[in-house]
Amino acid sequence: MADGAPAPALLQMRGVAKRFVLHNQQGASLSVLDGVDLSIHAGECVVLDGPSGMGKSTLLKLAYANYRASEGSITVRPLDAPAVEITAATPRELVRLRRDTIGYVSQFLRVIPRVSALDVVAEPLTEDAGENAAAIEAAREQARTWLTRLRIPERLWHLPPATFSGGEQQRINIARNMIKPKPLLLLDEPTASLDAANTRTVIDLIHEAAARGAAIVGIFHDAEVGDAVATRRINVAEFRGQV
Ligand SMILES: Nc1ncnc2c1ncn2[C@@H]1O[C@H](COP(=O)(O)OP(=O)(O)OP(=O)(O)O)[C@@H](O)[C@H]1O
Repeated sequence: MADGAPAPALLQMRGVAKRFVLHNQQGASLSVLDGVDLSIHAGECVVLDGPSGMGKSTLLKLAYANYRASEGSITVRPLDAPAVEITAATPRELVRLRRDTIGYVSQFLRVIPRVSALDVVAEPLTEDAGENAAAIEAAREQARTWLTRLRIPERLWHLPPATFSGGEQQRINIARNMIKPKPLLLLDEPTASLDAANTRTVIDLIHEAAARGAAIVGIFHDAEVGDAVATRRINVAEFRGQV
């Protein structure tokens, strides 16, 4: 990059629209987002505001390619590779982006049957470790550190998280998404089921991620959490299409 040139955004949306086709209503179309233009840079934590149903979660799901944009361009820039246009990415490219570049924390943990909490948390690192026993043990050691920091009692570490409480599952999800530092973090109510102490820890983790240069976009119904982490706020109502 030339001296003085602005750093390219880690996430960029240009002219993005999302319409849902409602198959149970004779194919009627529900326009949720329209004309979304935004650029998120390293070190930013952009908080999405707006009333319920405005499309905040939809915007994050578009960035994670859970939903496909009806119009527009969405690019995500990996650390050491050119930006990827995710509206046109292949499934293989999306898998790689999710593995190395985009973290997504929702309120819900996708539970993997029979895999212990420790291994669920370690998995993003053990995947990269291949057959290297020392790297696998280092990944497990890091997972123990994360489980401790997020106050998961040690008696739960070797159990699958399927039966854990909502708050415990949410903390496993956070640990799993934070153990491997990714350039872009999408956070959909990451503190929704957490007590005050764990909420404070998650605020610290978000600050630490921004300090290492991650770009973060988040939804926080708890206004105090949003205020504590936001470097910028966007009201999604400004991207509202005509219903
Ligand atoms: N898969 C889908 N199919 C049809 N409609 C959907 C789908 N996903 C979201 N919607 C609709 O899009 C609108 C926006 O939903 P979204 O979950 O993005 O809102 P939100 O701003 O995150 O709301 P909240 O603050 O209540 O979580 C809602 O009217 C919702 O019903």
